[in-house]
Amino acid sequence: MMVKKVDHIGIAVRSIEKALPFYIETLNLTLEGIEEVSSQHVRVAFIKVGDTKIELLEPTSEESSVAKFIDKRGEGLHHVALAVNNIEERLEELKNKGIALIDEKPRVGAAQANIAFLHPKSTSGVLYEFCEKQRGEKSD
Ligand SMILES: C[C@@H](C(=O)O)C(=O)SCCNC(=O)CCNC(=O)[C@H](O)C(C)(C)COP(=O)(O)OP(=O)(O)OC[C@H]1O[C@@H](n2cnc3c(N)ncnc32)[C@H](O)[C@@H]1OP(=O)(O)O
Ligand SMILES: [Co+2]
Repeated sequence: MMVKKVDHIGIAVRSIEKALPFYIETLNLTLEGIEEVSSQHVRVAFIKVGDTKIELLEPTSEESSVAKFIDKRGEGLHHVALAVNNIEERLEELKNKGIALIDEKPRVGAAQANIAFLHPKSTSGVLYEFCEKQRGEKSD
């Protein structure tokens, strides 16, 4: 099992526009880009922090798991994304070790990365995302 780094930390927000000034103006961090990921019903903003990122997640519909999260728990820390290679093999390994997977097969996430989530009931309450960048894209 090879986890390379924390790719990003996901934070659920009601509004990217309202949340961004803290990161950009107050902390002086750099916005890498904003993108809609329709398969997950979210709009995301990536902010560079050293060699990892913060991902602000704004729900785009009530179907979004982020909308449900905010309704139940309010805004805040939502998931930790770990960068891996060969994501399908990593998921198979985890499954064989008895970890509950939300996604048995990877789906397409931001920047066309392959992503899959592990169920928080198997990880002491943390929602983990595995993500594998498209070949050729730099991993920071
Ligand atoms: C764009 C992309 C990218 O980076 O490229 C993304 O990140 S997309 C990021 C947004 N997409 C996702 O999160 C997709 C994966 N997430 C999901 O499928 C869902 O949110 C689940 C994690 C399965 C939860 O959905 P479910 O309908 O079961 O909600 P629920 O409220 O009944 O929660 C079931 C149990 O999980 C816990 N739970 C729910 N959300 C949690 C979270 N973010 N962190 C830790 N625990 C969480 C609840 O407290 C509850 O625990 P108890 O049972 O103990 O009360
Ligand atoms: Co994410």
